[in-house]
Amino acid sequence: MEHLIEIKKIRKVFKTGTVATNALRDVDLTINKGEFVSIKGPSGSGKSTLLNIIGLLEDYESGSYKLDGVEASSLNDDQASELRNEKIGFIFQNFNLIAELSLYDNIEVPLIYRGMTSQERKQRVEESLRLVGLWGRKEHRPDQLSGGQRQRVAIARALAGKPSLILADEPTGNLDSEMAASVMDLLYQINEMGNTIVMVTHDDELASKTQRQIQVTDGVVKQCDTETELLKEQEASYA
Ligand SMILES: Nc1ncnc2c1ncn2[C@@H]1O[C@H](COP(=O)(O)OP(=O)(O)OP(=O)(O)O)[C@@H](O)[C@H]1O
Repeated sequence: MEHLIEIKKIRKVFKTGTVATNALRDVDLTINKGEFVSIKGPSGSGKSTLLNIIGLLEDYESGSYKLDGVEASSLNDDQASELRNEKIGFIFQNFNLIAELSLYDNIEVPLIYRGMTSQERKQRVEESLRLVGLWGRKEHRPDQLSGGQRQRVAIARALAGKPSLILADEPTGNLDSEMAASVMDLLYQINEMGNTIVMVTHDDELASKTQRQIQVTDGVVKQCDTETELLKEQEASYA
C-alpha cells in the first residue's frame, strides 16, 4: 500500500494570551492512496485543526507530516501553496462558490491559476460538470441551484484539478437528509474512481459508511476501524 499521508507525533498548541490550548497531542495517522476516511469527534476536539494541517493550511509545533513523500515543515509559504494547488481539492460545508460567476467559470477559474491551456481547461470543466450531472446547467449561477446541486458543483471544482487528495469539511452539514445522501453517493462514486477522500463529519451514520473512521477526542486520535485493529494484531504477531 502506498502512503499518501504520513503523520507522526504531531502536536498543535494554540496560544491566546496566557491560555494555551492543546488542539492535537502526539497524533499518528497514516492514510493510503485510494482510501475514503472519515474524521469524527465532538465539537472542539481538533478535527478541523487536523484537516487544516493535512491541507497545508496550518503549521504545527512538532512532529512530522509527509504528503506524498514531501515533508510539510520543509516548505516555505509559496511552496506550500504550490503543493496545495497541485495535490489537494477542498470541499467546504458552505460550498465556497463565487456567487457572480456561472458554474462553468467557478470551475475554470482555479484551473487558470494552475496555468492550464484553454483547451485543457475546457475539457476538464466539461468532464467534471458531466460527472456531477450538471453540464446542462453550466451557464447558471450558484444561487439558481439547490444546496445539494451547489455542493455537486463544489465537488466538480475539486475534481477538475485532478488532485491526489480530496479534503471535505462537513460536506453535508448544510443539506437536508435527501440532498446529503445524494452528495455522499457522489463521494462514494469518485472514491471508487480511485480518489482518496478525507472527510470531517459530526454524523456517526455517515462516518460508519466510510472505509475507515478516525475518532478525535480532546486532541487525541484513535483509529476505530476493524481493518486497522486487524493490521495491528498482524504487526504485533510479526514483531
Ligand atoms: N485560532 C485558534 N486560536 C485559539 N484556539 C483555537 C484556534 N482554532 C482552534 N482552537 C481551539 O483548538 C481546539 C480544537 O479546535 P478545532 O476547530 O480543531 O475543533 P473541531 O473538532 O473541528 O470543532 P468543531 O466540530 O466545533 O468544528 C478547540 O479547543 C478550539 O477552541
